[in-house]
Amino acid sequence: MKRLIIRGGRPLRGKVRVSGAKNAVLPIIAACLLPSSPCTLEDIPDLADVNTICLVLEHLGARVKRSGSTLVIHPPEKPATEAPYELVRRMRASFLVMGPLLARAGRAAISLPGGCAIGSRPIDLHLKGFHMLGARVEHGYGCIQAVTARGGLRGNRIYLDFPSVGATENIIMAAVLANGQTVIENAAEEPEVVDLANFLNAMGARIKGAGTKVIRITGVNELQGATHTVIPDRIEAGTFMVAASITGGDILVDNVIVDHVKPVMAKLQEMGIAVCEENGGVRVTGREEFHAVDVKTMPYPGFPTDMQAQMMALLAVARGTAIVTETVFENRFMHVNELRRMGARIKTVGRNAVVQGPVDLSGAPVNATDLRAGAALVLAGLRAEGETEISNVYHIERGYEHLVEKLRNLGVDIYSHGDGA
Ligand SMILES: CC(=O)N[C@H]1[C@@H](OP(=O)(O)OP(=O)(O)OC[C@H]2O[C@@H](n3ccc(=O)[nH]c3=O)[C@H](O)[C@@H]2O)O[C@H](CO)[C@@H](O)[C@@H]1O
Ligand SMILES: C=C(OP(=O)(O)O)C(=O)O
Repeated sequence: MKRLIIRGGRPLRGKVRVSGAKNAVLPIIAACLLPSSPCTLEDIPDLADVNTICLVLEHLGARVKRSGSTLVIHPPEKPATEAPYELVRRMRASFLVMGPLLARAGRAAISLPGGCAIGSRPIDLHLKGFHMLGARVEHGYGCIQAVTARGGLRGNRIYLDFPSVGATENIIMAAVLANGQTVIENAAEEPEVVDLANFLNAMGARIKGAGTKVIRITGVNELQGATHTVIPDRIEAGTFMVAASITGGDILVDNVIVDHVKPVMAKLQEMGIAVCEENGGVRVTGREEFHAVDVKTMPYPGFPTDMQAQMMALLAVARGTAIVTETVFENRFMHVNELRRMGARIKTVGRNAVVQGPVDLSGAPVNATDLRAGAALVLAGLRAEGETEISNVYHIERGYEHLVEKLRNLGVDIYSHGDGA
């Protein structure tokens, strides 16, 4: 099994370029089922999750060609309409093909994604949306089947009980070819939703209000392929910002939309770490000492749940007591036990974690239970005295492109077990 070995204690120095955003790319690739001509996508990261969604599209009849960081996707003339468990189980975001398939083919049968290490993650809001657009949705044999009435989907007003990112994206993709107007209220405002809407609009869709709580979609008859460059990954950017902070380093995180990382920037600044905009990026200059702050995860523009684990690694070495509250997922503290094995003093009570710092972290064999938990362990390993050995690296590879190379370029002593380095 592949492992990451880190010998900690070196401050990071230099410049790192952030890759295209995983969470923007996945719905955007699913949206390539919608037009009648090919799409070209730029700055596509080389990640396990991207490969999985491409396999799903190929299974549905699309042709996908990668050359470097460019993907060209030829949509199928008549898409297949079933996505099997074998592909959906690898990655929950595979469910994002349901909206496009309903819009384009009038039916879809997708395996239920199931829960994962961070929570049960139901899809009821996606299904409520499809139902409100006039689809008949049935559940049986581990699969969701949805069929539109004759004449296709009809626009409607849909209120989401929670601003779910995936449900907002899936409903937008279903609604772009529907008859009439759809209004999504209490929609997710995440930048990845905006990027998807921009791509769809470039294909000829009529979407207004993406990035706000109310999104209005006027259905059109047909979409044409378009070229689109995905936004930079704000979570990867945030992770590198914490990497500089936790090692007392000094790095320029390049290719960042500063607005997207404001929630993380603000927390680091509040802790006493120097963070400023510089040449289209963000410079982070760590301090020997910084103090604890409370963190509460919230939908955008609140503090992102996808940065909670990384922030907890940093808080473990900050002076004082911090309370971290996870409001988005019900079970996103799997990293706590592993961070404790490295010396962190953290207690959890329900959705709160109390972190008492500062401690001297020490290297240990630890297990990446999920993507961001794995990132938190990498960060702790950068700071820890001695060697940290992280197993189940495939979780980390779902979301961080060329992580080992990028960290090495910043001066980290890191290698992937078995890569001969
Ligand atoms: C591929 C991708 O973009 N993943 C991101 C996306 O996941 P994802 O789109 O799955 O996250 P959601 O915003 O849908 O989930 C947020 C909360 O809503 C709940 N919920 C969601 C849908 C539903 O039908 N019913 C329901 O109850 C979930 O269980 C969770 O507690 O947004 C999350 C929240 O920012 C991020 O952590 C993930 O990295
Ligand atoms: C939770 C994440 O991704 P996913 O929704 O694909 O599981 C993440 O990117 O942190």
